[in-house]
Amino acid sequence: MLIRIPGVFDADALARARALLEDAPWTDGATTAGTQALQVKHNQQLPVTCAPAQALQSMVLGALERHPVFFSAALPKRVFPPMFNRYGGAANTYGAHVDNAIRYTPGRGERVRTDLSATLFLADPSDYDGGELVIDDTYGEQRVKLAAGDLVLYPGTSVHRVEPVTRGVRVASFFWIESLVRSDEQRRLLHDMDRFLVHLRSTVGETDPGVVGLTGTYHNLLRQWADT
Ligand SMILES: O=C(O)CCC(=O)C(=O)O
Ligand SMILES: [Fe+2]
Repeated sequence: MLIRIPGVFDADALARARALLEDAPWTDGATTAGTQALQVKHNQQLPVTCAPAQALQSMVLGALERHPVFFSAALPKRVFPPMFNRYGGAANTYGAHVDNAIRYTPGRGERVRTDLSATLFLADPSDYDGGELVIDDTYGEQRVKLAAGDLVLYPGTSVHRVEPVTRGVRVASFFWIESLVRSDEQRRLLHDMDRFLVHLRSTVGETDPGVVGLTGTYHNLLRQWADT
């Protein structure tokens, strides 16, 4: 299941991010691909240790921490340090692949199981043609091209690709999340319940016995399913 999370970056954050990305030392994206993905990966990335990548990484992690919908949808246990990519010119596409199940955080070597994959779109969609993130979902193929600042979360198990960018440049942040709740289906149920509770709180109020009871049920389900 795909979840779109709007407004992870606001206009200020986008302007700062674009300025940092402009002067960044872009390199061949093939350096971090697994064996199969290597055959189809033709994009550029920022080296994780360069100053712009470090500054951008804190911006993305800070924005995620402040975003209640991200928390509710991903139930994050560990977030892989966000990376940054660019498609345009000769390096303009990433063919069909599945992300590695386990990633090791650079420097720390901590293991992150990639339950969820995420792309935070940083370029305005009117500034480039192509570049759709195409995800094989249980409901069929989903083509995703979001407004700058919006994020898509999708199951790490999905085959996905990025269509060739035929005009302009697509820049994005991409990363993975190990969730407290490994099952996509269970995580989805919890997120739906949380969304409906937010709605109920605003209509019937925080102290309504139904709201109190269902909030308890949400936490009790999370207690059953979370692997901390
Ligand atoms: O650029 C994107 O939206 C996705 C990148 C991707 O699939 C990857 O780096 O594994
Ligand atoms: Fe991928």
